[in-house]
Amino acid sequence: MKHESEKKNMEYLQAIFDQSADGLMICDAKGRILKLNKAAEILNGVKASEILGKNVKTLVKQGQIDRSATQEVLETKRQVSVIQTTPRSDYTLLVTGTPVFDDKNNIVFVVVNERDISLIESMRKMLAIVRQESEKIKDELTELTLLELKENNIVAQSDSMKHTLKLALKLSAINASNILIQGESGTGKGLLAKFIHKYSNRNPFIQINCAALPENLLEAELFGYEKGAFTGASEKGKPGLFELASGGTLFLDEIGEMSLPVQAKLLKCLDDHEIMPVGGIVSKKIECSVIAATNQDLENQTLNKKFRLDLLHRLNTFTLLIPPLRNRPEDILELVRIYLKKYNKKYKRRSVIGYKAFDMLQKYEFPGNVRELINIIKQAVVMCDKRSLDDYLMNALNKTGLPADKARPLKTSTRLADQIQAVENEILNQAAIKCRTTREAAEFLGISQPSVVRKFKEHGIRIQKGKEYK
Ligand SMILES: Nc1ncnc2c1ncn2[C@@H]1O[C@H](COP(=O)(O)OP(=O)(O)OP(=O)(O)O)[C@@H](O)[C@H]1O
Repeated sequence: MKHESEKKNMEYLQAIFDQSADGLMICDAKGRILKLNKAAEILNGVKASEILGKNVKTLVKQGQIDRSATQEVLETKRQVSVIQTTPRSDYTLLVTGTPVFDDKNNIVFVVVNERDISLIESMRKMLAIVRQESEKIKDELTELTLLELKENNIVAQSDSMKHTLKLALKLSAINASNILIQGESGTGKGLLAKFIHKYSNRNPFIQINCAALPENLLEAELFGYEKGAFTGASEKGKPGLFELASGGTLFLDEIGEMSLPVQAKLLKCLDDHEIMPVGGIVSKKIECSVIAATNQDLENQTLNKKFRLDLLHRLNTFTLLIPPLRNRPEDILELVRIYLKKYNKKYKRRSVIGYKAFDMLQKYEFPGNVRELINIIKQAVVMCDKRSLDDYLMNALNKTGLPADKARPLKTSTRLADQIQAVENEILNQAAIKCRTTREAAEFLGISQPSVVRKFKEHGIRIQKGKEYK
């Protein structure tokens, strides 16, 4: 009876061995192949008669398999799994070798099972290719958008500007809020804010220059007011820009100029996502992305107690830096090209710029950055009678240009800050004499009008021809 059941068990084991879809193989302690099933023959592309009794080392040497799990089991005395390719059958196999020990802990057999993972492997390779392709498409998309920038006349030839624009695109894609754009005056902060907004697919874009309004008016503009909130307020009250920007972007330009009380109110609004109109008692929910820009060192401003540190931390969840134009001369040629084309078209001229003037432009410091470059080109196109703008430009740059290597030394103090202050004072005075309005002065100096107002205030200078500046 016992004999009968043993016989049955042997039959079962034989059936498992023969019919297993996995390849099965048994090797002895020297690595010689003692037995293999049909699936192993198919998977390895061999006949049992060809390899029975052969050592796995020999098979590796003859190139019939690229590596042997059995060999590694015998070396390490533990279970080993390897990925093995079989040149004869072109399968990729997951091969697991398991040692069988005797009482004295010596290996007597190695049981090997082999599973075809060619499909998984080819899917894995396919996935890697698809991933690579999608990365490429993503990159191409970014490049495409950068090309689109060209169509929109946004210049980004330099790596630093490309990097900034790529980051900006990423922020647009995730509809990020609380973005702080830092850069000197005229570097393109306003342009970048509009760019981020454009690709975020949200609307509207509302912009305010925090330097252009006195404290009370700025507060009323930003948060709105209820009827009769103050003398002169409209009968019906007025919605604030935060409310008007709902669903879109509110761009707070020159944020560094905001007074401390308005900063406190702004902080609360960003924290609570709601606003309290001036003279109001009920707050209103707001939902808009906020982009702020500054040409000031806000960290420094916090040390001087002119800017709240908590507001800075709230605003600069993401920071984008636009480098000054003098640090990215690669952009100058393209900027000159597009603005020369623009003003030639506008003023029906056919002006050209040669390499000498261009060379000089490339060496120029551009304290007013891109805005100054635009003004230089515009002035030259309008004022120069000759077709070639070279002489005019070289003359103009020599006279007022102060290229980096030709900055005028000052006589009095040797402190750099004093010297800069004195040069600034001299230039501002020239503008105050020549221009009738701060707008004109902004054009003349190649900086924004609010910057002119601020700088005139700092230096105690007044427009002399007109009566605009108080
Ligand atoms: N990369 C650029 N490509 C083309 N034009 C540019 C670029 N950067 C700036 N400009 C142009 O330069 C001018 C000044 O840009 P913008 O007003 O955005 O500067 P800003 O940094 O916001 O200045 P401010 O700090 O004085 O407000 C604009 O006419 C703008 O279109």
